[in-house]
Amino acid sequence: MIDIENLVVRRGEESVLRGLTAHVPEGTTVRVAGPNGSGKSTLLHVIAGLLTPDSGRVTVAGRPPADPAVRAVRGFVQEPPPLYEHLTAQEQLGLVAGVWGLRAENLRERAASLGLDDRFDVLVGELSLGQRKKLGYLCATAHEPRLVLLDEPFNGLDAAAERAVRDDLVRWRAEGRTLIVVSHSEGPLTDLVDTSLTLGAAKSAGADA
Ligand SMILES: Nc1ncnc2c1ncn2[C@@H]1O[C@H](COP(=O)(O)OP(=O)(O)OP(=O)(O)O)[C@@H](O)[C@H]1O
Repeated sequence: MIDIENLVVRRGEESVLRGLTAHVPEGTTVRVAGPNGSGKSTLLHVIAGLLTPDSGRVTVAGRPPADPAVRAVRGFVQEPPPLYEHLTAQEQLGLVAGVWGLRAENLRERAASLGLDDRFDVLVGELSLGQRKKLGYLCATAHEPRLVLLDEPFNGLDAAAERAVRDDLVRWRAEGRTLIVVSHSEGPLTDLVDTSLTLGAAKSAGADA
């Protein structure tokens, strides 16, 4: 599903990823770990096609990550979630449903399991951090993609929402979807992870690779 060869990414003065090579077969759940600043989010941004590497080769389902055909098979749960502040939660979900040709009502059940269904008429800009997180998660995964990238999906969630997200991951994994999860904490991922990818600390320019 994902092939990474000699991936190099520099950000500012820092060399963040230095020749990373990895192969993620379809249906695998990978936990990405490593210290703060080691490039976990950077790696997800590259796989999501939002950041162009300095060198190396990355393909998703055999295509470059930014290829429009890859968009439909991939969902990216970002931290912080990109949302329209001036829309209500329902309008934001409606936009996403429109993009993927989904019925917004079908997302209500998942919203309820996250405890978000009573916040539908509230402006995104007036949601709490945890509520925004839930809405961002729903938007990013509404189309139930074959590849789900998740950046710290459990941070800031209450216990019920954490269970709901974990239940999704269990189901998606059983369905053979590929999950790449950045998580400092192993706890919520117990029994879910097939393999771990641990990144090292970033180095300033000029340091050894
Ligand atoms: N937009 C940016 N511009 C410049 N440098 C950046 C940018 N985003 C991240 N970086 C730098 O890249 C390095 C890796 O950041 P990244 O967010 O990928 O790390 P991380 O492993 O996800 O960290 P954390 O565990 O704190 O979330 C950091 O040193 C950071 O300062």
